[in-house]
Amino acid sequence: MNPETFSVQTPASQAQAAIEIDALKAQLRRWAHAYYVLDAPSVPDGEYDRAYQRLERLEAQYPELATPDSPTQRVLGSVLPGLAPVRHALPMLSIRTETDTEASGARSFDARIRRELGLQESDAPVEYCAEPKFDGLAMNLRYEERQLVQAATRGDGEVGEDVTHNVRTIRQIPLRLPADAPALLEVRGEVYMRWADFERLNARQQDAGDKSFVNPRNAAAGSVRQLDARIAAQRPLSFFAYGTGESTPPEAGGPQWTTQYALLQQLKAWGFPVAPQVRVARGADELVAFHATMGTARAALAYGIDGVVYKLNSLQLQHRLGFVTREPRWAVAHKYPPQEMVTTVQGIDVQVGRTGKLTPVARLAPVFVGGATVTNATLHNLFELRRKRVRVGDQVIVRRAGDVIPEVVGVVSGTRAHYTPNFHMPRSCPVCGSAVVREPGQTDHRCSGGLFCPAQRKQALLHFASRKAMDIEGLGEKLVDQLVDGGIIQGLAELYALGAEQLAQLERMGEKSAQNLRAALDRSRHPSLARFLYALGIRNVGEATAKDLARHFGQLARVMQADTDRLMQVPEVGPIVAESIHTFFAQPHNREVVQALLAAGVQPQEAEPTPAASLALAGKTVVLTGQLPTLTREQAGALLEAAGARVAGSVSKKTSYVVAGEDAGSKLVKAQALGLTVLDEAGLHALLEGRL
Ligand SMILES: NC(=O)c1ccc[n+]([C@@H]2O[C@H](COP(=O)([O-])OP(=O)(O)OC[C@H]3O[C@@H](n4cnc5c(N)ncnc54)[C@H](O)[C@@H]3O)[C@@H](O)[C@H]2O)c1
Ligand SMILES: [Zn+2]
Repeated sequence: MNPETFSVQTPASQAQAAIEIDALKAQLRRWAHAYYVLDAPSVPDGEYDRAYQRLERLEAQYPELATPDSPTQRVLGSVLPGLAPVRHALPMLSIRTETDTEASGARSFDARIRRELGLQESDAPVEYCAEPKFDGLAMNLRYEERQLVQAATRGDGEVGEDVTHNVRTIRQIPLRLPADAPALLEVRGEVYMRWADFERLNARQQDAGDKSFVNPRNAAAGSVRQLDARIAAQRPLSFFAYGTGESTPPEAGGPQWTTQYALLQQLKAWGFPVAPQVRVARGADELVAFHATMGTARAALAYGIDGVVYKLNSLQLQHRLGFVTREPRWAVAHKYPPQEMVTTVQGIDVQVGRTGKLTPVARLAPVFVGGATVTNATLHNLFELRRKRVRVGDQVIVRRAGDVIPEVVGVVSGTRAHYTPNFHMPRSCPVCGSAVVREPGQTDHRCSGGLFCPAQRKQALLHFASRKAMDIEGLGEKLVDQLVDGGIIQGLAELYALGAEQLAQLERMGEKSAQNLRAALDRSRHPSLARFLYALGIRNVGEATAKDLARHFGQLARVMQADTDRLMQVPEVGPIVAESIHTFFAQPHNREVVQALLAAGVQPQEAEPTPAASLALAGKTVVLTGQLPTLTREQAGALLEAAGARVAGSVSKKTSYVVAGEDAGSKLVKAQALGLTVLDEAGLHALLEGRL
């Protein structure tokens, strides 16, 4: 489907119009079926709306071609086989969408209402109830004798689906009403899914190998229309009330409210969630302001809204205006520019992030979406790309919502005109040429060029300088930016060649701080081997592993030469960690950086290897928690490590001992629950001296 197909040009003849109308109707019916019945839209809403409006325009131009079965004349949707049909006591209608997206939408609505009410220019502004337009699905909740007896979807407006079994599981929907509610009441509102719930659900679906949903509306509709209530009960659904259907008439003691706003406040009092943004707006200006305010607030909302709805506030005047075929005359929906659009993938590029992750990015034919022109959209990783089946030349749906980076949601199916080869991740980093690796079980591809790769340079420098690594005080983010962006240094080793004068010329660096940094650099020249290994930023090598490696091998050269088998002899080093250490040192670039550091005078303190097995606490894992009477946490840890123990941060079944001091918290509780041996400081000394 080419997005330009439904252009504004006028067909040359009535015959041509008839052909286009037929094509549009068929297309809209197909899309509506996928959307309403299968809960799996095949195109973004913007695309559907454009075709719909084109059809409306053609039918207005050639009224003789308009038929009652046209999608413009009826509410689309039908009953899913397996769900019981429900005939609505009062039809559930659609709402007319104002096509002008700018402020004029509100003004033309206000002008029409004033005209239809026969108001003069001198008459007071009309009062409206302005509400967010929630992006979910409409629900009719029927209460008899204040008990929820039935919940039904809109369906075709006349006949909906009975989904009571599922709606009962939505906690936000009251199952019974307070005593002051009328004997008969139908509440109408929107069942929707919050963004966070939607993302969690999709992650769960993916883990279970089930299909994920395109958007929260779909996920909500698909969940509500489950045949099995147990599935719906696991789906986190929410609800906002926005109106009523049939109810006990006022003369029989039914509700007496006079405005839409009062009606909503009453529903709220009876326990229904009502959107906090609902406002009374007087005249077109206040509608325009509401539209603008909500447009700004929209990005930060926990749930999706696709526009706002303006309703005549007076229920009596609403009644006077009544309905046209499928829409009330007294309400209009004013949408926001679509956050999803269709465009073409012109290429797939690979970007390398600060941490070495390779991200495939779709290069797009420019498209205006979510209020900006988008030319690139992320495909996240190779697995996402494959799951979405994106290839160069495809028509894809692009989403840009708020400040979130634009992403490719999926391919518009059936648009691939000819064969295009599948995308493959490059074998070497497009920035530095180092090998690209992916760890087993991981989705991300990474550049293994660590220290060498310009894309990772800043991150590598910051990590190198950090407190637990080389501890170079004063080398922070701002400075690293200047050093790298200014082309002053390219690698780690060049840090040590920086003169104090050179440093003093940098922005926001006085002579004093330049000297301090210079001194910090000099101080860092004799790190422990463990710190040095950790500072290299080898993937999967944290502080603890660095210490294990240092203790086991004693010398840097031995670590660099070790193959994966040798590496796996280090306690706690498994195949994945061994592989990433080996790959790191197998890259000539990385070896060069290490050599350059040594040449620049950095000398890790080396020792004879002490194979852990020969030490008293070899193979033991100890967790420290709370405040010991005399030893600090660091001192206790150092003593334990010197005796061959591994000091871990969290308690598990594998923990050998827990050393607990004053104010020990959850770790102690967990240790006791697991039945582990808990020691105090005296117990720690006993352990170290082999008296335990
Ligand atoms: N992508 C597709 O293939 C596809 C296909 C069919 C329809 N659609 C989309 O569906 C929509 C048209 O469907 P429609 O006829 O159901 O109309 P609609 O969804 O635009 O408007 C009517 C609905 O708005 C909802 N609503 C939300 N907040 C409301 C409020 N405060 N007060 C009253 N109602 C509120 C109700 O559920 C009501 O049924 C369009 O947005 C269209 O893009 C998309
Ligand atoms: Zn690289």
